[in-house]
Amino acid sequence: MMQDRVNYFQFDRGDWGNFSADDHVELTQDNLNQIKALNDRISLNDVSEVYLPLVKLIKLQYQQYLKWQDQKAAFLKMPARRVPFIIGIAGSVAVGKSTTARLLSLLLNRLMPQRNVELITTDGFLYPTAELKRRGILNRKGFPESYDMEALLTFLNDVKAGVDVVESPVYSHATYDIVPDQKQKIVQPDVLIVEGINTLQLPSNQLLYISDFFDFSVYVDANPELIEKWFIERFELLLDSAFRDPTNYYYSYAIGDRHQAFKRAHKIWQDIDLVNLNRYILPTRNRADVILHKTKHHLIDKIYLRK
Ligand SMILES: Nc1ncnc2c1ncn2[C@@H]1O[C@H](COP(=O)(O)OP(=O)(O)OP(=O)(O)O)[C@@H](O)[C@H]1O
Ligand SMILES: CC(C)(CO)[C@@H](O)C(=O)NCCC(=O)O
Repeated sequence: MMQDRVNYFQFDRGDWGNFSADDHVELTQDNLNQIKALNDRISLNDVSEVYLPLVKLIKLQYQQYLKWQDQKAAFLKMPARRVPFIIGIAGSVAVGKSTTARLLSLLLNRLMPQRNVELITTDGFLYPTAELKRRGILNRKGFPESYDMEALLTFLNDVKAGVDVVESPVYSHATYDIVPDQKQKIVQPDVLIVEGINTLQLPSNQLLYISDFFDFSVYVDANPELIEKWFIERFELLLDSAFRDPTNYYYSYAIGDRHQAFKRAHKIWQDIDLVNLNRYILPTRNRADVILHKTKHHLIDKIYLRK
């Protein structure tokens, strides 16, 4: 069997951090405040030693991509047009994909202020709870069959085709469901970041691979025992914000027996999200261009770059 991560350069964070030393992108206090507002536990060392070199690498690939799009258009004697560059972020439930995605979006905006960087999550393409129930797969939420992959493919295809306004459905962790009648509008992005557990997955019965739409991909990786801890910590945050809101999915947990609530959260992790990780998410790790490996406290200790 082919060894895992055989086709990657591996770097410790110290070595990786050197790659941005030559032309340093300074972050202003304002940028740092924005980053802290995004997630107050984020390590600013990670930002400068891991994420800044990463966004510089992505910028290089993006410039290459723009050149290639122009050359292609010239070759085909077609007018040049904006073809959005799409970045996929994959990894387990609760590993920190959305935090990574928002951080990349913020830093790419900082590095390329004239470019429009947009961000969506594939959570929006989950079937609504009622539909999951109808299909009898409520306990398989997050598994490949729980997403409307055709809608996601159409969405990505429309973005690449340059459709003026493309709409994505919206998912809420608070209601644990798709938000009815709400859409996120994506208007002519230069760069679109798509974050979700299924971004590197193979289709079950479609003709297209969603990963074919990605021009760059990142997998956020960590030991499942750590991810479980982060899952439980996030559960606690969700509980604490649910107290005063009976419409919140976590309300009954929040006002009920706390010990029972945590027992249930552990069970959800073991029976659903961990199974999903092992069966459907982890096998896609080796398709990513970059793997960010995290240790305790979300600190990134190793970076893998596809050769
Ligand atoms: N770099 C980080 N530093 C500190 N805490 C983090 C970091 N990234 C994520 N977290 C915390 O870990 C938990 C999970 O993060 P997040 O919600 O970003 O995960 P996710 O992978 O997007 O999950 P899901 O797929 O379920 O939406 C959250 O409580 C978040 O605050
Ligand atoms: C919405 C997903 C699928 C992915 O973000 C996940 O957070 C989820 O809800 N999983 C189902 C099991 C659970 O409640 O964690």
